Amino acid sequence: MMMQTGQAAPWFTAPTPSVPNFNFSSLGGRYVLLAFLPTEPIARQLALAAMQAHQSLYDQTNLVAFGVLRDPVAMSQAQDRPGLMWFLDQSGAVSRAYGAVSQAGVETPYWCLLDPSLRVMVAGGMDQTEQVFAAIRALPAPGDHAGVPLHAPVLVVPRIFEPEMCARLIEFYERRGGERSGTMRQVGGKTVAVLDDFKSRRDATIEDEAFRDELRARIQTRLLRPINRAFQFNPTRIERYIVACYDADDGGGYFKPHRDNTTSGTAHRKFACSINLNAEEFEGGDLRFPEFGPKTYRPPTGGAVVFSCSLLHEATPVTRGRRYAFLPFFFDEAGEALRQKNLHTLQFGDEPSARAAGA
Ligand SMILES: O=C(O)CCC(=O)C(=O)O
Ligand SMILES: [Fe+2]
Repeated sequence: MMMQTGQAAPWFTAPTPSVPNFNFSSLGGRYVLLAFLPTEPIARQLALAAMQAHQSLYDQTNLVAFGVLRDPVAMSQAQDRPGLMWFLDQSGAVSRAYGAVSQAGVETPYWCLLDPSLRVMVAGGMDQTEQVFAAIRALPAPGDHAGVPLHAPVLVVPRIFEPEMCARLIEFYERRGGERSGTMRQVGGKTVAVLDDFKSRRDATIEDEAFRDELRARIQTRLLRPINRAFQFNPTRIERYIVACYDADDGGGYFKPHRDNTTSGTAHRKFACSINLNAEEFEGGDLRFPEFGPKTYRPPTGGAVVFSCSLLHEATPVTRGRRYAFLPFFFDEAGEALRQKNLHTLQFGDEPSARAAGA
């Protein structure tokens, strides 16, 4: 049975011809067309022709289209292009999760159009191809898909660190120097830190316990209550005491859209926190939550933005100057039990900086 309007699209990872482990959940922020194609050759050719005829609609920024292929021969001929890619679903797991193949193996080929928060907007069978593409042509900008202005469910709390503490943290970074930090990825059963162009940032880790105590005290007395009020969550543990630096002159500091808890080694993280240390001194370098439109968030100097680690978020490029931020994750005792359980899946490369500050 086809998915229905409003249902959350199941997340999965699957290979495409150009990406061995494509993470579907990172697609938020634009419309996504999934085409569950028929296996019968003539019907499939018709559907493929309809897909290709609308190629100009798949501009990547507003809409990206994926054909879901289960047939190995079709897979071997498929090639990814910008905006039009292919999920190779040899086991049929993705097609089953979306109701395009029943448990008994009966197929229901269909077009499944997802909104920028990855929920079903339009679902239509192959006999409704024209109507589906007419609906796609009439779509508003991704940020307007709800018909009303959207706000990300994030909490902004000013006055966590006083100006002197912000200056001390920047000075600490300048004295220590930062090391390039990586991104945590799941590769098979392991969580590994990867250094690539997904992120351009340097981090310095605060090891000194007395310094950590000072930072923790401020978070405890000034930030925990607002978090509890907004999210009914009581953090008891902090991961990462780092000062991060995004530098316009060093790779154009940025962090592309990601979620913070999608690997076994990071699944325990509940809330992420960004405390800006010099908000007046750089351009760009805002937080953005693509599933909730183009609006950006910029905590004031010493202030925090707190958000669920499950939300897709990005740090936009710093275009002038350097952005310094203190970036902890919060979790609780249940999270600690999960962290202990999954610890054996964490695998660090030889890169010490990735070890210090993977996100
Ligand atoms: O730069 C920020 O404020 C967010 C950083 C981030 O998303 C991360 O370290 O996971
Ligand atoms: Fe993050």
